[in-house]
Amino acid sequence: MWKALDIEEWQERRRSDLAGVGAAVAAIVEGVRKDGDEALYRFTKEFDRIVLEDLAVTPEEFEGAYEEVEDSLIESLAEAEAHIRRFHELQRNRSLWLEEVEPGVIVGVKTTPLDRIGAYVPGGRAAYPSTALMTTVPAQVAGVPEICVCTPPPVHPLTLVALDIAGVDECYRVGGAQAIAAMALGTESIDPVQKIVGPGNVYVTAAKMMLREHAEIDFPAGPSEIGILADSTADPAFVAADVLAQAEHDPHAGCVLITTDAALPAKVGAEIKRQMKNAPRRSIIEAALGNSGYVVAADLDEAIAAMDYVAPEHLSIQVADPLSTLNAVHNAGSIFVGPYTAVAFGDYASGTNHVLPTAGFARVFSGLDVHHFCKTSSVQMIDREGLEWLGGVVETLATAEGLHAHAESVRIRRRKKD
Ligand SMILES: NC(=O)c1ccc[n+]([C@@H]2O[C@H](COP(=O)([O-])OP(=O)(O)OC[C@H]3O[C@@H](n4cnc5c(N)ncnc54)[C@H](O)[C@@H]3O)[C@@H](O)[C@H]2O)c1
Ligand SMILES: N[C@H](CO)Cc1c[nH]c[nH+]1
Ligand SMILES: [Zn+2]
Repeated sequence: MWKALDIEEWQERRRSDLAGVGAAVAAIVEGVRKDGDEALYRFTKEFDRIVLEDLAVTPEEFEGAYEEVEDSLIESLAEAEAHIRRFHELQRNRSLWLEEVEPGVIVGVKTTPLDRIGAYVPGGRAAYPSTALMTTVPAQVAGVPEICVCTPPPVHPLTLVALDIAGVDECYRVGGAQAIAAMALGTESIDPVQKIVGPGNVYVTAAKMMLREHAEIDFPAGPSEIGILADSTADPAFVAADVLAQAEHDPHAGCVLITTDAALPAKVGAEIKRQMKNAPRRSIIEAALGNSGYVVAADLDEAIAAMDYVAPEHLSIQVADPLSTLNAVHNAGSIFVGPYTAVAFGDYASGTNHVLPTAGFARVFSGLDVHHFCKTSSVQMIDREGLEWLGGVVETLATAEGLHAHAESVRIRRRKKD
């Protein structure tokens, strides 16, 4: 189960998991395009085995959810929400900045939130109130006025409490590829959104990628992953615990240990065995361990290069000098530095976002943040003085490109007497 890996083969398999569900997802998308709400009821019956009476969660249900949740849970959620909000407020751009770079030439950037976004909150094999916070709080910090949430039924009361704490009240009980299709294409009950964010299983992730021409997406955020860079100073029990934490999400989850210590993998393997004995989600973990294993590298540079190739969703650094290694790595969704920084801190409460690119996409995408919910417009403002300073350059370049009207649009202004 816990075995040496060929890293290239492993990476290839993670991509093909997504491609493997393409045909099934295309059929679901087509169903929603054709039949709207009726298809959402039909697919929910087929895949979630639930006969829905309606799609939208009512205000009474939001209110009633508090009755079903312990006070200590509500307090923990509220604390996590505050930490997530604080971290994301640090990312917020000024809504407008303008700078005079030369006399009469002002340039700047105006940042505008999107009008309506869709947040997918997973809920198949576990409830994810934490993801309700991770997807909606940054959207709110960005200033998005309409936030639409879809999550599979039965919707856990804690998810509703999380949404309520975040200040979101539009929620539909629909999951999987059908939820993504509904938000991208719109149905009788669900208005289409401009952009869909949030993680999910292979069906959800494949649907997001397929529907990009209708709604922009954050990035592929599929089944969870962890990459661990470790040397002989790493505690095998900590490494094993972090592996199991991500493995318990999904049979498609994947965990990779890359180490300079040839003796470490066996110790971690023994710890995994010991710690998973009484794991409540043992069958999911066993399946995920089938997609997991280790690589022994000749030295730390080789280990870091291999991890950069993997570009894991979560990177845990458990080596003697973790800050130097932090400096050296390039590709990871979120980085957990040092032995005490369990990945679970980022999953729930340090405030960083746990919606992160998987399957090697951390090479090109960043994890979810406030900027995903905004667009920017560059701004320039040129007065008479700036016109004289810069006008000649524009006329020269436009003429060289043979674009006479461009040159003339400046010349006409320069000729005008005030
Ligand atoms: N990358 C990230 O940022 C991140 C963050 C949190 C969670 N996750 C991942 O999110 C995922 C959550 O997965 P989940 O399954 O628990 O919930 P989910 O909500 O993603 O998926 C459940 C839905 O899948 C659909 N489905 C199930 N079987 C199907 C089938 N055979 N055909 C078509 N549709 C089917 C159902 O409609 C169901 O509603 C996990 O993989 C977890 O690791 C990733
Ligand atoms: N590890 C997940 C991201 O892959 C996020 C999460 C939510 N709850 C627990 N963990
Ligand atoms: Zn997790």
